[in-house]
Amino acid sequence: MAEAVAEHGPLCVGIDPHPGLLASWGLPQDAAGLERFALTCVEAFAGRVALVKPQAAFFEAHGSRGVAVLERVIADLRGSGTLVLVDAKRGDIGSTMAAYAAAYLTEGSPLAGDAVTVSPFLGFGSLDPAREAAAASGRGLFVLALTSNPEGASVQRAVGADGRSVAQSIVAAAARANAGAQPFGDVGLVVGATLHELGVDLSDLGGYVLAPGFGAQGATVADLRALFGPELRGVLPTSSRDVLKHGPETAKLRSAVDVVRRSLEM
Ligand SMILES: O=C(O)c1cc(=O)[nH]c(=O)n1[C@@H]1O[C@H](COP(=O)(O)O)[C@@H](O)[C@H]1O
Repeated sequence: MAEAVAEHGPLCVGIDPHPGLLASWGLPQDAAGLERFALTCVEAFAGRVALVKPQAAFFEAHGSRGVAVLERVIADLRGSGTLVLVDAKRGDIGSTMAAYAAAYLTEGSPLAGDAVTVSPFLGFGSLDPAREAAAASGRGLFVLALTSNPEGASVQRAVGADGRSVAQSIVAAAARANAGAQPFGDVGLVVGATLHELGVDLSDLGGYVLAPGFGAQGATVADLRALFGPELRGVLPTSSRDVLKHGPETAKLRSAVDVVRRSLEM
C-alpha cells in the first residue's frame, strides 16, 4: 500500500455502477451493461491510482452474472498491479465470518482483492477470522468506525459503560491489532469525510484511514484537511460518483482522476 500511495498519491477511486450512471453512459440495465461499465473503469483507472474500490452491491444486484463481472474486475485490476479494495461491508458471528474470510481474504478465491471492508457492529472480536485470514494472506481490512451517512452517529457515537464512544473503542481495538507493525498494520478504518468533527483520537491507530464522502456526498479537500489534519497522513480519500459521472470516455475518466489527484496535492 505504501508503495502504491508513494507512486500514485492517496486517492482511491470507487467503481459504483449505479443504474443512473449506466443510463447516463448509454448502457443497458443488465449484466452486459454492468460489464461494459466496469471494464471501462478498469481500463481508465488501472495503473493510475493507488487503490480501486468496486462496490459489491451494484454487482450483486445483477445476480450471478454480476458477481462474475466483479470477479473479472478484481482479476484484471490485480493483474495490472493495481490494489483492489472490495467494498462488501461483511460482518457476522465469528463462525460465519470465517466463510466471508475464505471468500474475500484467501489466496485463490475469485472474490479476494487486496482488502475488504468489514463491519465491527457484531463486536470487534467477531472479526478475528478475517484478521487471521488477512494476516495469513498478506491482505488488509477496512473496519467501519464512523461512517459518512448521518444515521451512523446514533450508533457509532453512543457511549459505552467505560465512557468511550463505540467508535473510539473500535479505534482502540484496531490500534491493538496493528501494534508493532511498521509503518502500518493490516487493519485500516473507515471514517467519513463528511463528519463535522472527528471526536475520536486516531493518533495511535497504526493503520490507514479510508475517507468516503469526498466528492458526491459533499466533502471537499478543505474538509478532509480540517478533519484529519493538513498532512492527511495515512488518509485515503475515496470518490466514486464524482469521478464516474465523467464517463463513458476513458480519457475523460482519467482526466477527472487527475483533477481530483491534483486537488489533493495542493
Ligand atoms: O466503506 C465505504 O466505502 C463507505 C463507507 C461510508 O461510511 N460511506 C460510504 O459512502 N462508503 C462507500 O463509499 C462509496 C461512496 O460513493 P460516492 O458517494 O459516489 O463517492 C460508496 O460505495 C459507499 O458505499
